[in-house]
Amino acid sequence: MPAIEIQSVSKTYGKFTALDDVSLTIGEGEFFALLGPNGAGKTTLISCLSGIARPTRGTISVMGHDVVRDYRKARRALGVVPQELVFDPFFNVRETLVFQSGYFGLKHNDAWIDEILDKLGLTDKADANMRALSGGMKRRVMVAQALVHRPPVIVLDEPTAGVDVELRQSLWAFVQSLNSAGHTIVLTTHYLEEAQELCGRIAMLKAGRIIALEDKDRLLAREDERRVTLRLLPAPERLPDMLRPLVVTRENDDVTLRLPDYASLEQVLAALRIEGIKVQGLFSRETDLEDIFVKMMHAQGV
Ligand SMILES: Nc1ncnc2c1ncn2[C@@H]1O[C@H](COP(=O)(O)OP(=O)(O)OP(=O)(O)O)[C@@H](O)[C@H]1O
Repeated sequence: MPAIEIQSVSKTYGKFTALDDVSLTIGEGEFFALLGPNGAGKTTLISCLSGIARPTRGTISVMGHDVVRDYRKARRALGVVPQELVFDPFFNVRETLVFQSGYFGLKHNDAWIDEILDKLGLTDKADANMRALSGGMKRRVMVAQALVHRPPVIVLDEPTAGVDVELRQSLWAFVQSLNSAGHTIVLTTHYLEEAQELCGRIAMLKAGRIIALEDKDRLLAREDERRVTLRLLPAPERLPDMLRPLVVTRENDDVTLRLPDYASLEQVLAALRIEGIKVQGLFSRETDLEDIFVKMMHAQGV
C-alpha cells in the first residue's frame, strides 16, 4: 500500500488553476522531495493532502484512507509541519503539545512528548511561553506538534526557511532518523542541496503541473556533464572557435564551459595555448540538482 496516492488532482481558485491534473504515488518509507518555484502549487498540494483545502477534481489517500471520505483516519496518519509559524501565544511549549495531542484524542501522551522535546532540543524550553521563543525554536515546536500522534507519514513544508545552520543540521539528523525508523517523509524546500543530499525521489512542479518525477540519481544522471570555469589571461575578445559552442556563461575574465567529460579539457587547453591565452585559474564541478532545476524550469514547452 502506498503511503500517499494522489490521482488526477486539480485545484482551482475561481479561474486560476493552482494544481493541474497532478498524479503521484509515494511509497511507504520513502524520503520524497516536492520542488518548484514560488507559486508552483506545493503548499496547495499539501493543503489538499491534509484536508485544509479540497481538491476540485481527483482523489488523494494517505495510508489507504481517502482524505475527504475518510478524513479522520487520513489525518491521523499524517503529520504536517506547516510553512508558516502558527501557534497560540498564551500557551507554553508543553501545553501546546498536550493540546495538540487532545486533537487526536490522546490523553496520556507525556512520555512521548518528553521524548520529542528531548530529540528536538526543546526540553529546557518546555515551560517557556510560545511568544517568548526565537523563530528557530518556534520552528522546532512546529515539528514537535506534527509528531505528537506518531504519524507514519510526515510532510515538511519548507521547514528550514530562516533557520540557522546548526538547527538545520540537527533537524535533518532527526528527520533522517525518523525516516530510518520507517516514517515516510515528504519535503518541500528551496534549498536544493538539501533535497539532493536527503531525498531518494523528486517531483518538480511548475505552474501546478508535474514536469519531472524521478529517482534523484537518475535525474542527476540526465545531465551528465561537467562544468569548468577558466580564468583567462589576457581575457580574449574572441574565444577560439572550438570553445564557443561550449560556453555557458562569461563574466569578466571567467569563462564557464560545459564539457561532456574531463578528457575534452585537454582539447580546450590546447586551443587556448595555440592562441596564446593563459589559464590563470580553473574550477570544476559536476552537475547538481540546482542546474537541473533551473534548466527544467526554463525549458520551453512545459
Ligand atoms: N486561497 C487561495 N486563493 C487564491 N489563490 C490561491 C490560494 N492559495 C494559493 N493560491 C495561488 O495558488 C498558486 C500556488 O500557491 P502555493 O502556495 O501552493 O505555491 P507554492 O509552490 O507553495 O509556493 P511557495 O514556494 O512560494 O510556498 C499561487 O499562485 C497562489 O497565489
